[in-house]
Amino acid sequence: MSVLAVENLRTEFFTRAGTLRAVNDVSFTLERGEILGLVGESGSGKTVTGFSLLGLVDAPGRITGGSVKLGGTELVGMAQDDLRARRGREISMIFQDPIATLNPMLSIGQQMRMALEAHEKLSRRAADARAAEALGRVGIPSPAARLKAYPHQFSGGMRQRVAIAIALLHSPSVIVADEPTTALDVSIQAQILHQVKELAAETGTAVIWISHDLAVVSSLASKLLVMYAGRVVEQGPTAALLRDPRHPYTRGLIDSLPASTSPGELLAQVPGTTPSLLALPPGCPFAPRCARSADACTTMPDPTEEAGRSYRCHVPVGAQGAVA
Ligand SMILES: Nc1ncnc2c1ncn2[C@@H]1O[C@H](COP(=O)(O)OP(=O)(O)OP(=O)(O)O)[C@@H](O)[C@H]1O
Repeated sequence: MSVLAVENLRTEFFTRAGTLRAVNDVSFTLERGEILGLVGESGSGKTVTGFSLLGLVDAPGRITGGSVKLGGTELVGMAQDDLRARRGREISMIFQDPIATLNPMLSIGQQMRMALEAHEKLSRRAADARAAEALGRVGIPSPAARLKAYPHQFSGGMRQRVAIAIALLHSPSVIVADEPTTALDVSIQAQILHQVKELAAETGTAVIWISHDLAVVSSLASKLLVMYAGRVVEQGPTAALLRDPRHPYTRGLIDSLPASTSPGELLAQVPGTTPSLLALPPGCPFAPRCARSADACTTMPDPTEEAGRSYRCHVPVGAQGAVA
């Protein structure tokens, strides 16, 4: 059984300007220890998808349809108390800015003890041992001594490692990481990615890694989910999507990677901008930016399944039988 099975998930915000469908008919599964990359431009619905999985969407937003099964248990519609009991223990989230989740007034040890005590009864000594072990696992030197330190005494990269250690404390089955390394410099980012990959393999924790940066997620994730305007437009094994994308938007993201560009050449960009989710064109939301757009694109394409991958496009790139 998949650790997480998401089916036709829909999350909407009911704003004064109208109803905004931030997550629209999103379906995917996640296996034990798997790292899934969720990629797409700003505003495509990645963060709201992450929040929806943890039941963290607040008014004026709410989940209006679909299913999120964690280890076979339905989370959509679950009472807040029950959800709270699962958050942190079975599914947890890491944010871009660890300062937002770490309390500046408490030492790291105190915060880790509190996180442990929220779900388990254990002595202070046992809690400290668990906390130090968790810090050690994410590559923090002298972890037992560092328990006494406060968040400001850590560098940005170390703070993010602490946040990852806290998220891993209960060995949850799923961690949702929302751009956790975006603010860090490239070498620190690479170290953290490497460590997360090792931890996922060791502990069996599955990870959903959210990023706007295809280069980052594709170095980490074995499976990719490409989002555009609230929808998953393409998903499948990372290698297959990079080598042979079907959706023109995925193709555009690949073409704008630095590795696809010669030195001195300007980075290509997907032309145009993300549409407002309040005023989506009828049919395929990418059509106004798409060089392959055709008459058929005025209707929303259903997902086409193909050997372990799927995409929503009437005029896919390079698919058998399609216009090349
Ligand atoms: N509290 C809210 N009220 C109204 N609309 C919201 C709210 N939160 C998010 N949205 C809208 O939902 C859509 C998806 O936003 P989301 O943050 O998930 O995008 P994203 O892909 O994560 O982008 P980014 O990389 O910029 O975080 C956006 O149009 C956003 O304006």
